[in-house]
Amino acid sequence: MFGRSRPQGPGTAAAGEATPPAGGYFGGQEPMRAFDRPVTDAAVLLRDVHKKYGRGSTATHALRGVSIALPRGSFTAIMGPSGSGKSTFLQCSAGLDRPDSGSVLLGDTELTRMRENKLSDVRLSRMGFVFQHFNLLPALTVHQNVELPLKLAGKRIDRNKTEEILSRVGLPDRGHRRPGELSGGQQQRVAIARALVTEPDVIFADEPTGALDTTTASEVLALLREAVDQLGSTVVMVTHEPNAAAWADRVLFLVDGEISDELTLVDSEEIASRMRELTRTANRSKAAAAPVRGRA
Ligand SMILES: Nc1ncnc2c1ncn2[C@@H]1O[C@H](COP(=O)(O)OP(=O)(O)OP(=O)(O)O)[C@@H](O)[C@H]1O
Repeated sequence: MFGRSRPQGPGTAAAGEATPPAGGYFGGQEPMRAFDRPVTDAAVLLRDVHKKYGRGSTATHALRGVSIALPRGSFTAIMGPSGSGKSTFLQCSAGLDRPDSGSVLLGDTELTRMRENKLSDVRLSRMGFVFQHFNLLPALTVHQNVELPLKLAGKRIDRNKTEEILSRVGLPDRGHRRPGELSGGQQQRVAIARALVTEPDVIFADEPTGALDTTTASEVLALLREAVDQLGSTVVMVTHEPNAAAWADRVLFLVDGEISDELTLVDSEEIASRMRELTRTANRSKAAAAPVRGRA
């Protein structure tokens, strides 16, 4: 781990649940909170981003004019009902998909009009990725998986540094193993080590705990939290789970391609309750908009 274990405190969740204490992290010694920082300090900035799939009457508006600044050194969770645009938000933010209009900046770097090969370099050297199903290469050792982004970016590989990162994520002496010899939680730790190895500007995590049990999920979320608090990383995480979102500084709620709400430093019960409200409202709007069948 990063030298400190997950802070204990008067959290509202049951023991073992992936929820931080209500009183804040590390005994209230955290640095200036992400949402207090000026917008100019954004690690990721989206300006009026629109993304549509398909054409004409069958087109789906996945993002409808999203504008948001994600500050450096912050942990943001993206939530919303199924189909609300969460994955599209993550993909456009990470330059994996291109918006139809609007702009996406990584720090001062405009991604929207960048050529694909340059974009690929930026992703390799300045972004880290953590996925639900780990996405490790089974034929490579843990060392090789962690070092892969450096190798692909043509950067120098320092085995001592790889070992140091593996120790930080709680996996010392596992570097010679293959992913198939590790548990799901251990594989996700390797994926986090791989995401950290380039010291990226932003780590994008897509349902990083979706395939893990509650306790293991909690350990993985603690690692992401510690990366933010102790290494100054910026984490953007899509999740369906209020317990996971409660580890973030800020939770953004997407509904029908728009950011409809946000909460800061809240517990999982408040997040779950806001999600229920938003889902009810979204379902009512859909029902009202649907054509009435079977009536003359
Ligand atoms: N490649 C695509 N082609 C057509 N429609 C798409 C494509 N990708 C996403 N969509 C549509 O865009 C909308 C937003 O999708 P997106 O996957 O971003 O939502 P989501 O909130 O991540 O959903 P979920 O929680 O179910 O994963 C959905 O209506 C989806 O069907």
